[in-house]
Amino acid sequence: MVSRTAQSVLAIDLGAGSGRAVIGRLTQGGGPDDLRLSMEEIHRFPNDPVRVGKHLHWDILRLLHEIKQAILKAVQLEGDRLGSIAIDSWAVDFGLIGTDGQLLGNPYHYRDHHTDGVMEEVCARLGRERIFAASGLQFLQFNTIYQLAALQAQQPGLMDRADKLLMIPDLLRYFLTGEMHSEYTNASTTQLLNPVTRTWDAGLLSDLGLSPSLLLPPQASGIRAGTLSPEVCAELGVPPIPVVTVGEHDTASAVVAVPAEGKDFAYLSCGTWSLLGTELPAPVLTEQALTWNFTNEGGVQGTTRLLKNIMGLWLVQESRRAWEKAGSRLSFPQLVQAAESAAPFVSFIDPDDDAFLNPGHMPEAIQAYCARTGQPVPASEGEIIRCVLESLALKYRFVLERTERLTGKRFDGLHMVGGGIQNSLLCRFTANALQRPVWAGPVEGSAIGNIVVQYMALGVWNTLHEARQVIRSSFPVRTYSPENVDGWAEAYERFRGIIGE
Ligand SMILES: C[C@H](O)[C@H](O)[C@@H](O)C(=O)CO
Repeated sequence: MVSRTAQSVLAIDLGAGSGRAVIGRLTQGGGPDDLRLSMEEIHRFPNDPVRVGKHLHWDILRLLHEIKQAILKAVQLEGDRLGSIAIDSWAVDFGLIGTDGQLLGNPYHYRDHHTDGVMEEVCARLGRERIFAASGLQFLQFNTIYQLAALQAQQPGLMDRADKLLMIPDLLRYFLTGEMHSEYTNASTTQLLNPVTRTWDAGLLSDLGLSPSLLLPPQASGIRAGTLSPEVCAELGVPPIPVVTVGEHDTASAVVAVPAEGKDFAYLSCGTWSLLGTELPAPVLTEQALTWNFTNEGGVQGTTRLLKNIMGLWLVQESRRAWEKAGSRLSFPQLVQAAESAAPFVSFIDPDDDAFLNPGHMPEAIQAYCARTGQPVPASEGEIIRCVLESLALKYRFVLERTERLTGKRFDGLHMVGGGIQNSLLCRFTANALQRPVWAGPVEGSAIGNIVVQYMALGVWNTLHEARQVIRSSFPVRTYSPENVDGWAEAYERFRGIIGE
């Protein structure tokens, strides 16, 4: 029998652009309680959505194939040391399962336009106050609730045949184990789950005409949710490794990995999306939280993630994709370099303007925003990326200050985790805009949070506090201190004027 700390775990972390498989291991440091966490990426793969006619879908079977390749590699590397497997991914999207246990079609991508106008219709019917009181969630058109309402209206036959709804990690885990379970943190992103009772809101479901039997009871993270099925074991030639639930909403796992010391801290999970907020023992369901469109997503160990979605590096990713189509070959680091040498504080955008959710051509959408707000229109790649990064940093300040007003707390600085922290210009701009220190690290936030909760399920740690101590001593954190304070303070006033706040 391999001891708990000698076991390794396999974390599958699926982002909107790519997926990675990471082995987590524990090593004994100097003292008896001095554990060190290490991780090794063993498989990385693209997560390319597929357009079918007018609609955008996830290639879910391709993701399953890649996960199986990762399991093969992990077993080859770790043998019987491999104690468990767990999956985390982006939120809100799901697959529908028929009464025969089969998937009823490829999941929609949350940026697909089938939800255009649906949120407004549902809110007019049920009322934002009612929905917020029952769910505590921010209003975003791609929330699961509006995707289901869209399917009810556009594909009633499909909804009639749907027996169970499984969020992306639940669905992939079902394919691996044959067991259906619904994990809590991701369930909390549907806008159908009550953050106080932590169960599906029966009143909301009935008002929406959704059968409660469509949804499985939400289960906590850190529990065993099956083992690899006999079919998968036979196909891959591997043993029936346990599959456990973790913070399956990748942002929930990223928050686990924030190396904070105290209980009061502010975080920014930075990737395709930027999620900025704090960790609380209970949701904030005030009228102000509703007015400012904050969200109370479920966290690991019964915590609440009070946060706000900010459009994030999607603005840079989509700009680069547009320029690449036009033949430009600038890499992300080259784009950041060009932004660094562009003139400062020329024009700003509200990163969360609807125009940026899924425009055909992001640079043109940014230029159009600047033109319609009467600002100089950025022309070069460097000018456009600088406008984006400065605007993101200023929006981070705006959301951090509102988080403080909603909670009555004051944060000394901001923890930044996730792939986006490799953009050191963004980290610097953020410290400058906040006029407070930024502590950047770890990069692989979601994967580390996934690994940590697997070890908690193995009994290595009981509390997030204990686990975060080991994260702090295992992964580097870079501190960015504020510079050029005056320029940014004036920029912030202009920015607020432009976003109308
Ligand atoms: C829709 C986004 O995926 C979601 O709001 C965000 O929290 C996320 O999951 C980022 O990966």
